[in-house]
Amino acid sequence: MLRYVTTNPGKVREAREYLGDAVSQLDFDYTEIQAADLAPIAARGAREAYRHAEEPVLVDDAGLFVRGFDGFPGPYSAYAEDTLGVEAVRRLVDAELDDRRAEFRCVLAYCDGEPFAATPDPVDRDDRVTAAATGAERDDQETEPLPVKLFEGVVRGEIVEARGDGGFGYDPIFEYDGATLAEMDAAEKNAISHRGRALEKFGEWFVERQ
Ligand SMILES: O=c1[nH]c(=O)c2ncn([C@@H]3O[C@H](COP(=O)(O)OP(=O)(O)OP(=O)(O)O)[C@@H](O)[C@H]3O)c2[nH]1
Repeated sequence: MLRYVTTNPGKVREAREYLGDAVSQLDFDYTEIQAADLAPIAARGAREAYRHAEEPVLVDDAGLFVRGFDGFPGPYSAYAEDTLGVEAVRRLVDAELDDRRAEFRCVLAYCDGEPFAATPDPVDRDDRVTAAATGAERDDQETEPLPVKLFEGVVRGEIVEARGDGGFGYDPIFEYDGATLAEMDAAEKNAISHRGRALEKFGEWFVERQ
């Protein structure tokens, strides 16, 4: 069984839509380090979660990166949602920016305690992610680093007035191709979303690994 590590049921719903019953939620609040990128946060979280669960884990770290704010709230998206709220983030964009472009990013970090093949993975073409995926970056939890494999997905859109009541988080204020993510059902959102794209890469790779 693959454990999808998150406290957010919305993420699990979307993962199960894609991966089916092969995944179940592990409601584990791993330590989120401070970093400008999602990848090191997810990688460290996957190592901590694997040590905790002792079974294969998939950590999902996501964020909304507003172009005109140099990527803010980015890795701090959950904090901004909890403190300011989604509507205040939208008003901030409205008040401060002419450029409403933003992107959602999702990094999935997989760890099962086993090393990965050293050959370049044809599915995972993002150089930065592939470099991090070797597990060569410092593991601050133990002297022997646990290998972690990373998969990234991105969707580019715009911040708009809230519409729709599906999804979760910033979905109502993020528009892609004329519709907000909250106006899409789970399958429609997965087809274009940051999480869906990362899940697709992971799914193709995971089938080969089994
Ligand atoms: O509109 C959205 N559509 C999405 O598809 C989406 N995915 C994540 N988010 C938001 O971005 C932050 C992630 O923070 P995050 O990765 O730390 O997750 P989290 O704190 O919700 O749970 P956990 O997985 O850490 O336990 C939180 O504010 C989430 O609401 C999304 N918002």
